[in-house]
Amino acid sequence: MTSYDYDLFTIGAGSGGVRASRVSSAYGAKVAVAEEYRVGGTCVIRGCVPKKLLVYGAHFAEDLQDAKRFGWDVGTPKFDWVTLRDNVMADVDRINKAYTETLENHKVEVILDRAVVKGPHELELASGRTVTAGKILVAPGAWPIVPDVPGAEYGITSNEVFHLDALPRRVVIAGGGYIANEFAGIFHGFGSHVTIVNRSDTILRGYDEQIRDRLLQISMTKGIEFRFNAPFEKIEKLDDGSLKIFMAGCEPIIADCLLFATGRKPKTEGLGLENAGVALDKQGAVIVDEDNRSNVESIYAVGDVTNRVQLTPIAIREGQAFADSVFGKKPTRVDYTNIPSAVFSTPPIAGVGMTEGQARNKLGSIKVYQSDFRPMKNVLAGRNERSLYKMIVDAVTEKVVGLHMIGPDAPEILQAAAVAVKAGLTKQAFDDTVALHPSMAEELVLLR
Ligand SMILES: Cc1cc2nc3c(=O)[nH]c(=O)nc-3n(C[C@H](O)[C@H](O)[C@H](O)COP(=O)(O)OP(=O)(O)OC[C@H]3O[C@@H](n4cnc5c(N)ncnc54)[C@H](O)[C@@H]3O)c2cc1C
Ligand SMILES: NC(=O)c1ccc[n+]([C@@H]2O[C@H](COP(=O)([O-])OP(=O)(O)OC[C@H]3O[C@@H](n4cnc5c(N)ncnc54)[C@H](O)[C@@H]3O)[C@@H](O)[C@H]2O)c1
Repeated sequence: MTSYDYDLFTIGAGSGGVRASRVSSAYGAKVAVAEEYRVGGTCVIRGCVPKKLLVYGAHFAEDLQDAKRFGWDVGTPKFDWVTLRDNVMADVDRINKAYTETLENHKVEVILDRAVVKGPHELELASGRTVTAGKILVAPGAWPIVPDVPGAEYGITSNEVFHLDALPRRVVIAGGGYIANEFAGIFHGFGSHVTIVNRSDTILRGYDEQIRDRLLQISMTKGIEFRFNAPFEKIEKLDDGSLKIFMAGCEPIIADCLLFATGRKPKTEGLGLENAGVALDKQGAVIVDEDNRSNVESIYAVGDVTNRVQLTPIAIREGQAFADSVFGKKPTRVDYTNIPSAVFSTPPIAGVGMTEGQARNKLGSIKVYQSDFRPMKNVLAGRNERSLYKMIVDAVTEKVVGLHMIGPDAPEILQAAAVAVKAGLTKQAFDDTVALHPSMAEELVLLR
């Protein structure tokens, strides 16, 4: 028997790596995890958590405006970016500490250092120390993609956006996906002028078309500007520090901040995986089988680095499945069907299952039910913003195969409704459920 320093060495203490390390250790494995930045990973440190707190912060803009119609005199509200930024960062520190303590309480050795792979069982830390492990789990996440155009270095990514010294007056956001639409709502709420620049004419590819269109229409009504089919040509820095952004097909835009939200690629560059012969795909993702195992027997990978579904709950499930299967003697595979997801735009979008288009292509015969309504709070507030809920039903089995919504609290409502879709319930099961009145969610059981 070869003896190794550790049974498991995990690269990356993010959503997937933390779960896998903690659970493997609980099963009795000797585990170490290397983290080159901060324990918690993207979601906790510079993703889901601080982003959602900024969304809450920005929402006060509309709430304070609407409050007047509900009888409140709130004077002239003033927003202070530095206060919110520092409070959010303090909360991130708190969670970072809690994650570290959880790992240590589970006897996982936390090594704050960069690790690279040297062979199927060998790694090297930036400090120069070499370690060996029976199994290596690659969980380094993904990294923002920045388009290769002159002056791109003047832009920032989601890595930097949480730390801005001051609130920019004019923001250009490149991309039309999750991060672009979420930060458009955030900056607009804080009072910045926002322009989204996208190279195609579609935002949020993969979401239901009508729901995306509704977000676009609401965002434009709010004053967020869009430039479509506008690939970047160059970015220049002007004498006053502002940026002049040149795109094909439209006039240049002057802005104080350019945020690239143009996708994320697996973080495998310089990771040394070639030293062990680990196969990567064209995007640099580790190719794994259903059990998260690479082509090298001792090397596994979970989370964004595998480029399957870039969401935290999926990375966590993959980490758990790895630990259960490899150290817990409980072979487990992640079920990738009916994954609910949300865009924390203003208002938010949430969806589960097939979109109308996908269902038509796959099933042929479908029924679509929808409710297009103005939430009662918006009516009294005089806010002309309508919600849209769509239910996609298989016409043969009557099962609900998709639910898609845009409107206040859509992610909160959808999480509960996703249980019904996952369980394969029919439209009749929704109809049989008594409405909870008055709520927005009741629209789901009143669809005719
Ligand atoms: C702005 C933003 C908002 C997001 N919002 C949401 C959301 O609302 N909901 C959602 O579900 N998902 C969201 N995501 C996606 C989510 O953050 C990721 O899917 C998730 O964090 C992936 O987990 P992971 O374990 O694969 O990697 P990560 O959480 O990225 O963790 C990887 C860790 O590995 C470390 N690392 C990398 N290389 C090395 C090395 N060589 N040595 C040591 N350490 C290394 C990194 O520093 C990092 O801490 C968001 C992402 C971003 C960028
Ligand atoms: N709420 C959430 O769950 C959430 C929030 C943020 C991020 N995430 C995860 O992080 C991932 C990365 O987010 P993202 O918004 O960066 O990626 P994304 O894949 O959602 O969107 C990328 C966008 O950038 C556009 N684009 C690509 N190259 C471009 C270029 N050169 N110029 C202009 N536009 C360009 C694409 O057309 C697309 O609209 C997401 O795929 C998602 O899985 C999830």
